[in-house]
Amino acid sequence: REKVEMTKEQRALMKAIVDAYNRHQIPQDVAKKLLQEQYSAEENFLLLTEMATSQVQVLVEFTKNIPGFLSLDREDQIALLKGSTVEAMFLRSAQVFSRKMPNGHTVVLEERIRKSGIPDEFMTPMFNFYKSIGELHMVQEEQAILTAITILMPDRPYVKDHQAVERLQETMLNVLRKLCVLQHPQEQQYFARLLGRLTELRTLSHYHAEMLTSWKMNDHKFTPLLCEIWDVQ
Ligand SMILES: COc1ccc(-c2nc3ccccc3n2[C@H](C(=O)Nc2c(C)cccc2C)C2CCCCC2)c(OC)c1
Repeated sequence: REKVEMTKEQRALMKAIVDAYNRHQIPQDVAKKLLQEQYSAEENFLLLTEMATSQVQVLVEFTKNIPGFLSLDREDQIALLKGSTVEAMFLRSAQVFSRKMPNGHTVVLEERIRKSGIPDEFMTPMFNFYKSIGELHMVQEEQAILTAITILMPDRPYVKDHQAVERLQETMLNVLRKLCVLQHPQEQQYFARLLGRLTELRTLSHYHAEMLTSWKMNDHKFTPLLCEIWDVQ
C-alpha cells in the first residue's frame, strides 16, 4: 500500500486544531464531581445546564481557531455553531465517559448518570453511543478533528454558503483520513467507522430536547442561552 504522509500544511492545521481543543477544555471536571456523590435530579439538572453553558463558550472559542472559520459569512458561523452545539456536547460527554479511569470508576459514573434524572428510555441510546465511541480508542488528535468536522457540517439549517463550509470540512476530512491510517494501521475501515459515529451522534441529539423537558423533576428552568441552543420552552 502507498506510504501515507501528511503534508506540512496538514500537520500545521492539525496542530492548530489540537492546541485549540486542549486550550478550551471545560473548566471544572464534571466526572470528578459525579464520582464524589450522587446528587438529586434538581442538582444534576443544574449541573447539566452549567456544563452546557460553559460548553457553548468553549465551542465559540474553539471555532475561532479553525482555519477559515472566521472568513465564513457571519450568519453562517452562527448557524454552524447553533446546529452543532448539542452534538458537540454529546461527543464531549462520550469522550469524558470513555476516558481511562481507575477500576470501577466508570461503573460508578454510569450509575450516577443513570440516576441523574434522565428518563429511562434515553439511557440505552445514550450509553450505546458512549460505548461505541469508547471502543474506538480515539487519540486526542482524532477527537479534536472529529469535533471540528461536526461543527463544519454543511447541511445545518440556515447555512447559506454551502460550498464554503463543504470546502473547510473536506480539508478536515482529508487530515482525519490520513491520521486514522497512521494511528490505526491495522484497522482498514477505522476512518469509515469513525464517521459512522457522527450518524449515531445526530440521532442521539434528536432526543436531547425531550431528555431535558422530561427530566424527572418539576419546573425545568432554562436560561435564555439554553432555550436558544436547546430548542426548549
Ligand atoms: C441532555 O441530557 C444529557 C444527559 C447526560 C449527559 C451526560 N453524559 C455524560 C457522560 C459523562 C460525564 C458527564 C455526562 N453528562 C452530563 C454532562 O455534564 N455533560 C457534559 C455537558 C453537558 C457539557 C460538556 C461536557 C459534559 C461532560 C452530566 C450532567 C450532570 C448529570 C449527569 C450527566 C448529557 O451530556 C451531554 C446530556
